[in-house]
Amino acid sequence: MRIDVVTVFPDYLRPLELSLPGRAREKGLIEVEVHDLRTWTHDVHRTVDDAPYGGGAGMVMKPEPWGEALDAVAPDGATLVVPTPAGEPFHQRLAAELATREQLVFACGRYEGIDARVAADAARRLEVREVSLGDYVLNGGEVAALAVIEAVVRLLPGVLGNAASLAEESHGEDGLLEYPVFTRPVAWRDLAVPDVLLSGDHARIASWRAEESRRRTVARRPDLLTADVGGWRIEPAAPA
Ligand SMILES: N#Cc1c(-c2ccc3ccn(Cc4cccnc4)c3c2)n[nH]c1N
Repeated sequence: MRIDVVTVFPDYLRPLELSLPGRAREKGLIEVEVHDLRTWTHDVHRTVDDAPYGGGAGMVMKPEPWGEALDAVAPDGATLVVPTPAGEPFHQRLAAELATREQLVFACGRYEGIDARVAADAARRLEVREVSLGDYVLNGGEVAALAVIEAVVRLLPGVLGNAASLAEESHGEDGLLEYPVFTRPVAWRDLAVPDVLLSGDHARIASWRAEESRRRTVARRPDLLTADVGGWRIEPAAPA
């Protein structure tokens, strides 16, 4: 998979050089390139924003630099991911879907957003997915791009050392929240590890974990018990 990110804050994407995405890049499982949107400006001030038509607070990102940037960075048929508060909810099922794509291009906006014609023009030759991390407001798309990239890259074959852990995670196949986890020491600040986990009885342990997942989900995310978006059944991408 190739991932391109276009932003006015390239340094915001430095975490992609670390940990999971960094190791995936070293293994050759993904290619990642971050681009400065101002590369595609042509005025002395390298202008990327202007006042909104119709009035209102803040500034809007101009379409021209974005159009030139996406022409240069996104080949026909690539998937353009546009983080926005107005996007479709990002969740594990969408992460699994994006993990099947050959190239993802992220358009990270700032200010009050990107001129709407940019996504409309891109949709003429790209798959465009406008996504939201959740119902709260960030100052730009970079944090969302980092989250989406991490959620997608970890699903790619060969990236996670222990692929089995994918099967047991929150928002995984069964759509329930993950059970609580414990490790040594067996007693810590007068708090003990549940006896069942020390029993060696794998059937009892599996049953306890399933019940804990259900209990947590009922308490914290009852919506997952009825919604169709918690679980995911799209197979991760086949090896490239
Ligand atoms: N994904 C996602 C997001 C964003 C988000 C993403 C991109 C941009 C580009 C600019 N802003 C600021 C802004 C503020 C208010 C109105 N419109 C835009 C962004 C916020 N906020 N919250 C999320 N879950």
